Amino acid sequence: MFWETQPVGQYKDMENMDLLPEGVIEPPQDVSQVRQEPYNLPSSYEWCTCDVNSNETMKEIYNLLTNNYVEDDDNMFRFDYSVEFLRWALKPPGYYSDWHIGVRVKGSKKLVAFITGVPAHIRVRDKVVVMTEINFLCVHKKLRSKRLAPVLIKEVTRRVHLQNIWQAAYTAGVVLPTPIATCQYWHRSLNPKKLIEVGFSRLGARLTMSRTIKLYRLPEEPATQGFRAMESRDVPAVTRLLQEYLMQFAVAPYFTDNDVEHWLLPVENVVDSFVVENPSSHEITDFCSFYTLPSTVIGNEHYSVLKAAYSYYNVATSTPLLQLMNDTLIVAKQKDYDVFNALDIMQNESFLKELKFGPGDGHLHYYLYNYRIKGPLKPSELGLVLL
Ligand SMILES: CCCCCCCCCCCCCC(=O)CSCCNC(=O)CCNC(=O)[C@H](O)C(C)(C)COP(=O)(O)OP(=O)(O)OC[C@H]1O[C@@H](n2cnc3c(N)ncnc32)[C@H](O)[C@@H]1OP(=O)(O)O
Ligand SMILES: CN(C)Cc1n[nH]c2ccc(-c3ccc(F)cc3OCCn3ccnc3)cc12
Repeated sequence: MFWETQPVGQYKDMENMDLLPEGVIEPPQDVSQVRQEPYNLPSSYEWCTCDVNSNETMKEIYNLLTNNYVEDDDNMFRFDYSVEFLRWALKPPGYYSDWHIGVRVKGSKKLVAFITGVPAHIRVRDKVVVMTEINFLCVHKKLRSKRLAPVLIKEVTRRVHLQNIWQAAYTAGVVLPTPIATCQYWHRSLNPKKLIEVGFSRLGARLTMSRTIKLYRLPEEPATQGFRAMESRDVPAVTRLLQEYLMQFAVAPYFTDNDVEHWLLPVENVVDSFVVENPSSHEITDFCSFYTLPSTVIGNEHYSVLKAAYSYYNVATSTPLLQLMNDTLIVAKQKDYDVFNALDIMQNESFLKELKFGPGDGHLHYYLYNYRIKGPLKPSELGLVLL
């Protein structure tokens, strides 16, 4: 079993788990000891480093993912990350282009597999650890179950080690050794008619379509005075607000102004963020944000795409979180999203039911690589959102 060979929490450690200390599992090696040559691929494949600044390469990555990436359990929807979204996700401050790893068929040069890492500062309890966030692991449907994933994982691990980084964070819908937390995702209908048409939702037993539309109707405009889109000038205030807020969670990113500028300034059709500016003091008191991740609707005759917004980071210090999140739903509806998704992490549980979110049909598991924590953590102890 591949994961038994890796420095991650092992099932066999479970009984004396609480005796093992929290922290690094395997001490760092000297970078000069790290394997210099790439891992072996089956003979007809070759490694490539994907240049995310190349439109042609981005189109190849987009096509691989849109046809072969994560589907829901019923294979009705598949994530449809856009090229702009992927560029945003893969080029944060300090990114390494050789952590954008592809596998091509030697002859045709067809891109058939992919895995990425981006650098991040992640605080685990009271320690800030330089990590890589691993994402977009994908093997073409025609090349599944050939043990390509372990090779991709070992290769990205090797390249991360070469930068003297020894820990990672990742999430997955599948259970692997060993989750540090298991979260549930929830959905808030914005366009119930379309959601029922594509089979995402079902008409409630005692509800007609018109009563369902009425149930999810939202006001035309946000209720909060001073609610507006975030701008560059707000970066220092948002960084302070967010850093302070995230301290309450056991695992959370450590965001500098630079990080906030990249991850939270609005990018059209990628990430939207809003602040509440007190009309008299002009103080920034609250913040909310969501990212745009459509899903392909697999095999529906009327619709091909589900437009979904995903709750990102939200901080409420003077507006009630319930009201702030309702304003977020209102803006998402204004921008024609069909559904608004949220995990039960951070303080999200406090608004999910009241704002008419319904539970999703799966879980998202959080993982750390080469770092042990006494756990598992409750979702409300997590302050980290991975794309
Ligand atoms: C210090 C730096 C460290 C950096 C690295 C940190 C670790 C990063 C870890 C990566 C984090 C990614 C995070 C991320 O991207 C977000 S999770 C999304 C993963 N991608 C998808 O689900 C897309 C659709 N599926 C596929 O493309 C394939 O099914 C994949 C590629 C998933 C597996 O390809 P395959 O053709 O179906 O399978 P084989 O090649 O034959 O390999 C089977 C082995 O792969 C293990 N497996 C399966 N799914 C996995 C998953 N999601 N994570 C980790 N491992 C996974 C599984 O346990 C099995 O091992 P075992 O049988 O021995 O148990
Ligand atoms: C996080 N990031 C690593 C992508 C990723 N990988 N695996 C996943 C499994 C679930 C979710 C998820 C996270 C939040 C959410 F509200 C709904 C979700 O999935 C719904 C089911 N689904 C899957 C595809 N289309 C619809 C994301 C992911």
